[in-house]
Parts: sequence; C-alpha cells; structure tokens
Amino acid sequence: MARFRDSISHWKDVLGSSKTHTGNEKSDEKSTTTAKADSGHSSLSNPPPTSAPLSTMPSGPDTLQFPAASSEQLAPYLPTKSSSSKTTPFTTLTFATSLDASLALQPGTQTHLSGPESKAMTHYLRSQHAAILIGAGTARADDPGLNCRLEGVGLDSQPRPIVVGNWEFAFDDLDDEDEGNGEDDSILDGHTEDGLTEDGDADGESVDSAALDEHVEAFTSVLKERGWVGAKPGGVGEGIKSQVEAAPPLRNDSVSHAQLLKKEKEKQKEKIDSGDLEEDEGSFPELTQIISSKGWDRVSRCLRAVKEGKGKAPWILVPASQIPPATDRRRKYLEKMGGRYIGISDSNSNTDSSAAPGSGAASLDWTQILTTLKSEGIDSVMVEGGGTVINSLMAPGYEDLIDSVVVTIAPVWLGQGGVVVSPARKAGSKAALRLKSPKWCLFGEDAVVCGRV
Ligand SMILES: NC(=O)C1=CN([C@@H]2O[C@H](COP(=O)(O)OP(=O)(O)OC[C@H]3O[C@@H](n4cnc5c(N)ncnc54)[C@H](OP(=O)(O)O)[C@@H]3O)[C@@H](O)[C@H]2O)C=CC1
Ligand SMILES: Nc1nc(O)c(N)c(N[C@@H]2O[C@H](COP(=O)(O)O)[C@@H](O)[C@H]2O)n1
Repeated sequence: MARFRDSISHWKDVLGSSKTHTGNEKSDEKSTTTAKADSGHSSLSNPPPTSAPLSTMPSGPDTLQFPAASSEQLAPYLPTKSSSSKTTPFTTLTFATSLDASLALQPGTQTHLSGPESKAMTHYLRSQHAAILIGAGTARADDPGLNCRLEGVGLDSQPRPIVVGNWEFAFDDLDDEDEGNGEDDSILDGHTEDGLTEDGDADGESVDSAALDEHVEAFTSVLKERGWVGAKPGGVGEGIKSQVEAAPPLRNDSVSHAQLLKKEKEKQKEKIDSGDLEEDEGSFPELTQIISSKGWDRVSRCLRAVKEGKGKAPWILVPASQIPPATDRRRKYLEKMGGRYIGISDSNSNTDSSAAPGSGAASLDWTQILTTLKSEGIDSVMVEGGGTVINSLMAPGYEDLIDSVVVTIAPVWLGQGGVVVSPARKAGSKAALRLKSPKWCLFGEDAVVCGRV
C-alpha cells in the first residue's frame, strides 16, 4: 500500500494538473487579507467576521481568509431570518464570469476566473448559506470540493453540497482499515465494509461485467500499444509522461480500480499458470502507475473532504423515477458517507428534455427542486452553476425564486466557444432580468456585482 500511495503522489507530480488557468489563480488558496470570516451559515442573521490580525491566526495550506470590512458590503444580499417563512430557501445565484459572460473556456473544463480575493469572498458566501448547489455538468467538469475553506469554519457550519442530475461520482473501495496496513497488495483483496466480497462484487449484486470487460480490454490495449505488457517491474521508460497523456481517457465511472486490478491480476495469473507469462513479467507496477496518472484512484474531492472531516456529504437530486436502487454501490457508498439521493417530482418537468441522464438538459422544475430542499430543512442555498443551471434558473417564470445575485467579473475575455451565461428573454421584453439595488465592489482585480432580483 505504501508503494501504491507513493506512486500516486509521484504521478500526480509528474503529470501535473489538467485544469485550465487564466492567470488569475496565482496565489490560489491563500488570500492576503487581514481578518478571518465568521463561520456560521446556520446563523441567518450574518454575524460579523472576527478581525484578528493575520499574524495571530494559524492557517493550513488550504485555508482562505476574508476581511471583516468586506463582509459588511455583502450583508444586504445575504440570507436573513425573515427568509425562513418562505416555501423555498433564500436563494443566492453566484458565479464568476469573464468580460464576455463565459463561465469556462469550453464545456467540460474548469477555468479559474476568480482571483484570490474574490475566491475568498465566494467562500465567505458559502459560510453564510446552508447549502451549495451545482449541476452534474459542473461536478463532472470541476470535481469541486464544495466545502468552505475559510479559516475557522468547522464541520457543523459547512454548507451541504447539492448536485442536481446524474453525477457518477468517483469513489474507492478502500476501507479506512485497509489503508496504512503496510501490505502492497491490500488494494487487490476483497473489501468488506461497503459490501465488496472476495470476488470484487458488491453484496448480492453482480459487477457490470460488460463494462468491466470493456475497461480491461481498453486498458490492456493501452499496455500493449505502449509495449508495457511483460515489462519487468519498474521498467517504465522516461517517455511515460507523453505516452500516458496520449492514452485514451478511461474512467472508473462504472467499475472501480480495485475491481479492474483484480480482474487483470486474475488474467495474468491464468497466463502465468499456462506458461504464457513469466512470473516476474506481470505489469502491476505499470498498471498502478497508469491508474494513478489517469486519476482512476481518485475519490471525488467532495467525498474526500467528507472523509477528512472538512465538509458535509453531498445530496444528489434526481427525478424521483431515477433514484438508484438500495443495492446500487454508488448509493450505498453515498449513504455510508452520510449523503443521500433525493427524488424530485418530475410531474412539472420540462417535457422537451425528458430527463435523459447526461443529456445536458435542465429537466426538473426549479420550484419543485427548491421546495423539496426547503422541506428537507435547507433555509438558504447558494447556486453556483454551471451554465445549464444558471440559464435555466434565470429563465422567465423562475425569477421569483432568486433572492440575491452575486457575480464576480474577471478582467479577461475568454472568447467564443465558452460556457456562456445568457438566459432566455421574456417574450416582448428588452432584457432577461435587471438587478435591483445593484452594488459594485472590487475584490483584488475582480469586480463583484451584488443585487436583488
Ligand atoms: N465560473 C464559475 O463560477 C462556474 C463555472 N462553471 C463551469 O460551468 C461548466 C458546467 O456547466 P454545464 O455544462 O452547463 O453544466 P451544469 O453544471 O449546469 O450541469 C448541467 C447538468 O446538471 C443537471 N441539471 C441541471 N439542471 C437540472 C434540472 N433543472 N433538472 C435536472 N437536471 C439538471 C443535468 O445533468 P444530467 O443530464 O447528467 O442529469 C444537466 O446535464 C463547467 O465548465 C464549469 O467549470 C460551473 C460553475 C461555476
Ligand atoms: N467563484 C468561482 N470562481 C471561479 O473562477 C470558478 N471557476 C468557480 N467555480 C465554482 O466553484 C467550484 C469549485 O469549488 P471548490 O473550490 O473546488 O470547492 C466549481 O465547481 C464551481 O461551482 N467559482
């Protein structure tokens, strides 16, 4: 196991990040502001942040800080106790765009638009809401943490992450007990806590063998193509970075890397038994490296935050008819982590889109979504994106659902082909929406406009 973990960090270092950057992320998680924000979203009356000087506050590598003075500017746009009598939560729409209204350079990729100061502002907003909501497209593209990383924000004050749509989050089959036991092979053994048996199957449920075969076949073909099958342990050459980058994008969406490795191990054992492969020619080190470099070993960041006690487990909102069965491995894992699938009535859904998972459609009715959240005890929600979510929530007929808007505008044009915010216009109207009582603030290089709808 130690070797596997070393290999993960080695290849993450070698391959670097695949995210898109605009130059605005230079100091990333560490803002240079002078006071920390208050933690409690549960207090809807927005208690002011404390204002201890930076030098007196301990901070980890991931923590952000937000000045007390800045939080005062946002106060009129934040949830208050009076919002709790509504049948929907206090709903804040908040996102970052370029000067040409793009959320990202292209669909399916994350673009860092917010600078450190406005990023800290977003995390302050997170601290002031009971939940953060994103669409499954954003969950897939960004693999977001969806927690509040302001210094001093404890688990109780973390917002509940909510994903609308068919998010096939990445998870591992490793129990906590499996980790750190010093055995390199533990990942290949059966796991029990989440129901994996020695065969690598979930309890009472068979593995999707077609999907597994497809993965193994694709995987083996990559190995063959690279000439790595049969390579001696440690025999991966210098050119691996470009080779791996060029390899087909395989994901562990439908099968786990543990199952994949187990199946490959069995195949290799058969070959060794039949004399087709020498015992020392197995490709596990290479398999492990590829799995790591492709991110297949990765648990979705949001779930990793849960494991680390830094965030709440997500709720996934799907049409009521599409809730996975209780035996579904992903559902079992989610529930084990404290999360849930929540069914939303699709009686008022957009029939044009007919709720095809992954279709890029906003099929569920936003009134149903937000009413359900309120009935589940969510008093305030911060809707972060992406394009489909924002444009559909801003569409005519839903404007009354939005209480506040906080948009970060970065001084950059992303050009054509991006994920654009441009909601439908009301018939006969000259504008889709206009903010009431807008206020413009500067956070570092970014402008932030706040308003009521
Ligand atoms: N700059 C910023 O502030 C932000 C940028 N982004 C960027 O936006 C992009 C993602 O946007 P986009 O691709 O439009 O994806 P979205 O995040 O808007 O998600 C769209 C998906 O969410 C599900 N969904 C959304 N609304 C509904 C609904 N009403 N009913 C049912 N399902 C719904 C559907 O999933 P399914 O079909 O699978 O069921 C749909 O395909 C990424 O590039 C991301 O980086 C995202 C957030 C903020
Ligand atoms: N405020 C803001 N600025 C940007 O430049 C962004 N790309 C986003 N994206 C949103 O933030 C989420 C990332 O969250 P974590 O930091 O990983 O917790 C991402 O999923 C978008 O919702 N936001």
